[in-house]
Amino acid sequence: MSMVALFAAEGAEAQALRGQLSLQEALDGPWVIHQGELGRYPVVLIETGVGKAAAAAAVAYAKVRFNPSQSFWVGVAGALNPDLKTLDLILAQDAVQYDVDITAFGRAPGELATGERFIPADAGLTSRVLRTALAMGLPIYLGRIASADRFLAHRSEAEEVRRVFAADAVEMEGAAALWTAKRMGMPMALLRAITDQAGSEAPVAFETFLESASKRLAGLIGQVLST
Ligand SMILES: C[C@H]1O[C@@H](n2cnc3c(N)ncnc32)[C@H](O)[C@@H]1O
Repeated sequence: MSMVALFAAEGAEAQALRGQLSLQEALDGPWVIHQGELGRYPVVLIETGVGKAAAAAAVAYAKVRFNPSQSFWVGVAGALNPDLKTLDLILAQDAVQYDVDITAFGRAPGELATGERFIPADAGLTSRVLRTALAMGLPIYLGRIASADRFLAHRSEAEEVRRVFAADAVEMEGAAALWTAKRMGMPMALLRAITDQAGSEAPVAFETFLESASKRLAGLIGQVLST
């Protein structure tokens, strides 16, 4: 059976996913990597570290080293859409690097030099995650994720990101991960659980809900790979 890659930025997110792996073994490499089995698949789990550069580098490394035929980026996020509540799941239809700014040359905010702006997730994997979550009765939304090298903890800025990009949630890796995966021909879905509302409460809420959000994400991914 073909290899599946799972990516998570933080220790808590990766730890919850590790709880799903059987026959696991730590591998050497420039990231914390565990190999094991999950459901019907051989799996590699890469703890990438936080931020867009770490995300992009880890995705490229994993593609070259393991050549996975499918991949899932899993983690937590702040809500921009007021309909999203704590621990709700947000599945990316697409994602944008909202801190990319070459508007001085007449480009749209978030538009890359390549002309790409809203980077699509893999449609097949995305609908598989959506179907499984709905069958499990989990609260899940399909939408747009905005990523930047910044922990967003100001409500006015959060509203601005929502206004400019029509994004539903904010985090620090997804758009860079999807862009790299797409460029390298590796199908990827991007799944997040809400820990905070990207306002002044965000640092405390993030700490409070990181573990429960990570467990919900890991449970869903376990089910996706088992059905
Ligand atoms: C802080 C870690 O959690 C995610 N994350 C969770 N909440 C937010 C927020 N409000 N702003 C930015 N990133 C967030 C990021 O992706 C990063 O990995």
